[in-house]
Amino acid sequence: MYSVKEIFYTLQGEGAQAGRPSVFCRFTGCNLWSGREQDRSKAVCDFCDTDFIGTDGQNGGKFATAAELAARIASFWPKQDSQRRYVVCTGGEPALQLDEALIDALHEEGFEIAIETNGTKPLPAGIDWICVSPKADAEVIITRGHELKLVYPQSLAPPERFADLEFDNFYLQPMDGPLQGQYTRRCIDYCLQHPRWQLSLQTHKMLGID
Ligand SMILES: C[S@@+](CC[C@H](N)C(=O)[O-])C[C@H]1O[C@@H](n2cnc3c(N)ncnc32)[C@H](O)[C@@H]1O
Ligand SMILES: Nc1nc2[nH]cc(C(=O)O)c2c(=O)[nH]1
Ligand code: SF4
Ligand SMILES: [Mg+2]
Repeated sequence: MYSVKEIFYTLQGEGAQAGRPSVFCRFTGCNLWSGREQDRSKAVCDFCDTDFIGTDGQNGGKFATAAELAARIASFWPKQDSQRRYVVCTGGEPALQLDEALIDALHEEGFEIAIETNGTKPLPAGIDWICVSPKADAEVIITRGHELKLVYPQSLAPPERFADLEFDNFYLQPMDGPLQGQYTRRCIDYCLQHPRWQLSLQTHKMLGID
């Protein structure tokens, strides 16, 4: 059984694949925050910008089998152009639910599969694009992948802590919130001084799309 908050078709807003048409599958639940505002201040991850509680979002629900969920995800891809099918598994923490059965079913439907993960849980084999976003107070066990996208700044998670991990791309993403303008400036300065790092902006928020 898979528990899904919402499924929607949009452009990937962040990181190396920004601008790419993608079906987003947002799984319910996270291991680093309950998702309830009253728990935020004592959560391991306290800056989350996402509602991932329950199955009541757009096209959310419970899916009994991998094939059923993969077929629902595929139904959002445009019928007139079946090329370059791409699904982003996110949440909440998708590693709590994404398993090999769903990987296989999504591949059967012709999708390249991406994940947005906090990197604290093991991943099933076969994911095509792994984006790890470390959180200061949580040990990262996924130490290789395609993209490391660090929300910045986190005082206990300086970029230097991650720069030697085995990722193909390193991004800083300004923490959204009241100080975002100031944090964006700090990201720019850090990237300019440490050019292994690139800037990731949350372009979907600027564009007003999902
Ligand atoms: C909501 S998370 C879900 C996936 C996974 N739990 C994770 O943290 O990577 C999706 C992405 O949004 C980022 N994010 C969450 N809150 C943010 C904020 N306030 N500002 C900028 N990025 C944020 C996360 O770090 C992650 O890269
Ligand atoms: N357009 C868009 N791009 C995204 N990239 C990562 C997202 C996420 O919440 O995981 C996200 C999202 O929610 N929307
Ligand atoms: S780990 Fe990801 S989903 Fe969980 S609270 Fe943090 S940003 Fe949100
Ligand atoms: Mg988001």
